[in-house]
Formats: sequence, structure tokens, C-alpha cells
Amino acid sequence: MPAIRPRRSVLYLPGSNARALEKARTLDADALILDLEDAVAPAAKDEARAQVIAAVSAGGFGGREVIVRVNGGATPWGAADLAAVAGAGADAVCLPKVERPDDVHAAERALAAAGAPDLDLWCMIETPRGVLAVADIAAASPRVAALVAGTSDLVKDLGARHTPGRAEVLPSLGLILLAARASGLAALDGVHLDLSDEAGFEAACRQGRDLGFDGKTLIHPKQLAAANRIFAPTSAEVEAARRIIAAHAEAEAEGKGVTVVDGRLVEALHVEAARRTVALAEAVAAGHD
Ligand SMILES: CC(C)(COP(=O)(O)OP(=O)(O)OC[C@H]1O[C@@H](n2cnc3c(N)ncnc32)[C@H](O)[C@@H]1OP(=O)(O)O)[C@@H](O)C(=O)NCCC(=O)NCCSC(=O)C[C@H](O)C(=O)O
Ligand SMILES: [Mg+2]
Repeated sequence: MPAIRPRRSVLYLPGSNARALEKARTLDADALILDLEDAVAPAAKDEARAQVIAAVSAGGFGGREVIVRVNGGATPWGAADLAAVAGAGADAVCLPKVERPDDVHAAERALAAAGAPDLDLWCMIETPRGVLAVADIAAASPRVAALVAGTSDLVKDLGARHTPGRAEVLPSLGLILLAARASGLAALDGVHLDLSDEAGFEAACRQGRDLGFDGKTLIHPKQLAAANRIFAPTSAEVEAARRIIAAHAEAEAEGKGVTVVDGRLVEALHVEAARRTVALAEAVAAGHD
């Protein structure tokens, strides 16, 4: 099994906010998305880019994954963002509003020209066209490592309303998840905008976890603890996973392919899931620093 990287909590921060960039080095986030796109006003784009590149180059983020969200290729800033991020030492580049495989290929060409042909790409799926092309986007390149649901842009483009059960985005979330899994990618759920709504935020985290997402994108440090808790395996799940692995190994030694653990049928597929649970718990326990 390939090494598991926890992505329970993926915190956005505006690239123009020096205090947030500094604070991010100490926060309990599995990954950080340093944003040059929608969180940065047009007049602040160049300064934010310089600040983000300096912060990434300086390091100090420990085991947290560091991703830079660039502006789209059709904007006045996209090309300069990609050229700058290529040499900075980020773990990945996040491409906003990806709508077709060509968007991925164009970013790959720009990064290769800037000397970073191997940099991972996280693709945001946040437009109706992007959702309808998501399987092709996921498979567009081995550099694509994650799909990120952009539910705010999606709700806007759909002409929908944010509702507590998120019925308005569930079809899109399902397609994003299917495409991610079909291509072996990470899948990250969208943000919860209401910072005062803790119960609604936790319900959205649980829904995303139950659907199969690896984690949730976040907008404020106060959302980290719940996301880390809800997207991590519980201790009961880890104990059950260890029992499944041990019982199945014992059954196999006796020449059997199936066994029963805690009253439930256990086959090889359950062992695979159990190994993943244990590996994720161990990766989480290893921490960020
Ligand atoms: C929403 C905020 C503007 C609120 O900021 P603020 O009023 O400063 O919050 P607080 O005073 O409560 O902050 C307390 C301390 O925490 C630090 N802080 C706040 N937010 C962050 C953060 N995101 N990362 C790191 N640190 C953060 C403050 O500096 C305070 O620190 P201290 O001085 O020690 O007290 C703000 O939270 C914010 O800007 N959030 C991120 C917004 C953002 O990045 N938006 C873009 C991404 S979301 C998106 O685009 C969705 C997607 O594309 C889609 O379409 O769905
Ligand atoms: Mg967006």
C-alpha cells in the first residue's frame, strides 16, 4: 500500500495576509492552501505573490503540505503565478476552475517551461463544465494528485442556494468523488462559509466523511479541530481494523478466505480497508512537526 498522507484539514489562507501566513506554521492543519486567487484583491495580486513565494521558500511549515492556489490561466496574473511558484518548493499547485483536460496540460507546459515538470497539481472542480468533465480532468495527467470541490463557486454558477443538507451540491460531490477514486486521487470537500455555525459545520464534515472524502477545505483555524477529529478514524474503528487484519491472517493460515469478526463477514476487501484505516491512524499520530 502506498504511504498515506492525511488530508483531514486543508486550510485556505489569503496570500496577502502576512499574519495568517506566519500563524499557519503553528496550526494543526494537514495541508495549507496559500491563496493567490479569490481571497486576494486585484490590486494586491503582485504583492501577495511575492509574499507567498517568500513564505514557501523560507519553509518552517513542518510536515504540513503546502499548496499554492494560482490565478486562472486566462487572468492577467495566472502565467506569472505559475512561473513564480515553479521554483518555490511548494508540494503542489492548486489550479482554480479547471474545466477541461487542456487546462491541466496548459499548466503542465507552463510549469515545465519554468523548470518544474514534476510538480503535483490539485484541480478545483467548481463550475458546471468542470463537474461534467471531471473524469477526464482527473485522468488528464499523472501530475494530478487531488480534486478539490469548490462548492461556493458551484452554488453561484448553478443558481442554487446553500442548504443545511447540501442537496444542491450532492450530485457534483458524487461525481468528483467517483472521478478521484477512479484515478486514484485525493478528494477534498468544499468550504463551510458560516463561521458561527459549528453544528452545521460538523454535520457537513460528517457528511463529507461518509461520502468518502479524505478531508475538508477550511477557511478559519477554528474549523481545524472538528475536521481533524471527524476525518480521522476513531479508536474503535482502529481497534476493529486490527482485529480484522489479525483474524483474516489467522483464517488464511488455515487455508480459508473468509472469517467472521464481531459477528460480521470479513473478506480480503475488508482487510484492505482495515489496513488503510490503521495506516491513516498511524500517519495522523505521527503529527505535523
Ligand atoms: C474569514 C476571515 C477573513 C476572518 O479573519 P479574521 O477576522 O482575521 O479572523 P479572526 O480574528 O477570528 O482570526 C483569529 C486568528 O486566526 C488567524 N486567521 C484567521 N483566518 C486564518 C486562516 N485562514 N489561516 C491562518 N490564520 C488565520 C488570524 O490572523 C488571527 O490570528 P491572531 O492574530 O493570532 O489572533 C479569515 O479567516 C480568512 O481570510 N479566511 C480565509 C479566506 C480565504 O482564503 N478564502 C479563499 C478560499 S475559500 C474559496 O475560495 C472557496 C472555493 O474556491 C469555492 O469556490 O468554493
Ligand atoms: Mg472558487
